[in-house]
Amino acid sequence: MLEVRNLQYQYSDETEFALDVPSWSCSEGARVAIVGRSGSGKTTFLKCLAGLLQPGEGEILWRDERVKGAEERLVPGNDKIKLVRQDFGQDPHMKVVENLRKYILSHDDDARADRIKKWLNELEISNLEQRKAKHLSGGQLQRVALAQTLLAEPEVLLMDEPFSNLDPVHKHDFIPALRELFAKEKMTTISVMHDPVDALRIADQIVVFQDGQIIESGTSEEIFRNPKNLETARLFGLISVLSVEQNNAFFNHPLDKVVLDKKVWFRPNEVVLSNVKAKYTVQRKLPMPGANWIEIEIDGKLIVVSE
Ligand SMILES: Nc1ncnc2c1ncn2[C@@H]1O[C@H](COP(=O)(O)OP(=O)(O)OP(=O)(O)O)[C@@H](O)[C@H]1O
Repeated sequence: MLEVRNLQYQYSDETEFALDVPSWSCSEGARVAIVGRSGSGKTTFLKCLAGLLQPGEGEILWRDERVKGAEERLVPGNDKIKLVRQDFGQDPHMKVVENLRKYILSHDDDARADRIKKWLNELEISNLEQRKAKHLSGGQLQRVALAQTLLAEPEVLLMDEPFSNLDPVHKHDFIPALRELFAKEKMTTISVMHDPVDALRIADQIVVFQDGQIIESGTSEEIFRNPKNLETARLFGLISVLSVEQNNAFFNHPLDKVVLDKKVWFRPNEVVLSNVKAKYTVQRKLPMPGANWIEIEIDGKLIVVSE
């Protein structure tokens, strides 16, 4: 189990932000996605987990062993919990295979070659083996950086926006392939995701950050269908938010399914235009796959429903 107890971190030159996680854990082999607005503390949390920052308070335990902070080791970091490098860490003038070789110096040549082949193959980038890093695209570099981290065979893999440089077509196939790979390797993975659909596809468990704190965590199903607060609902796509009075005044059949923060909220596919009884004006039609969404204004309030 990966466990966080009373974790607090503050950057010395940033007084507005503080990471504060009283308690959080995930089981071994879990696939976790961390979501939250920009600046909510997702990356800071990952860096604490990886031992790359020194928490001001609290502790992180992996398999009951305390993860040392950055100031407690000669080289910051942890052998068992690894964060994929955001800068990719590749020497641009070296070939991919040469770059990767640097990270497993302790093994003999054959074993090194085998392991590099295995991970290039698993990540479907064997074709890049002899290419120089400077000739790779952002998406290719991102996968090489992932291969580099996996070569170290971490028990917990941390990824910060692992698909940010991949185009939607590659992402479509790559996410399920990765999920399968992590399951096969029985690896615990924690990924920061901006795209909610990516988060739902890769993870079984979702953690939501706001202002340095975890405001909600649960299974993907729970978080998507029954979020406890509006911040979470907003992160998972377009929603409309109404007061109880507006809900009663706008619709023939007022919504009774979810009331959060004393508000009624819904996704466009959950309300059809024929349910609107109040006088409205159409602002914009939004053709979406499988449905036509329509943005309407009622009494100065913009909402999006299905046509
Ligand atoms: N090295 C740093 N020094 C000072 N402040 C920092 C540093 N890194 C991040 N911060 C600040 O800490 C807060 C949290 O940043 P963090 O990168 O953890 O957020 P995030 O949720 O990962 O954001 P994003 O989604 O934009 O990557 C922000 O206000 C950010 O400006």
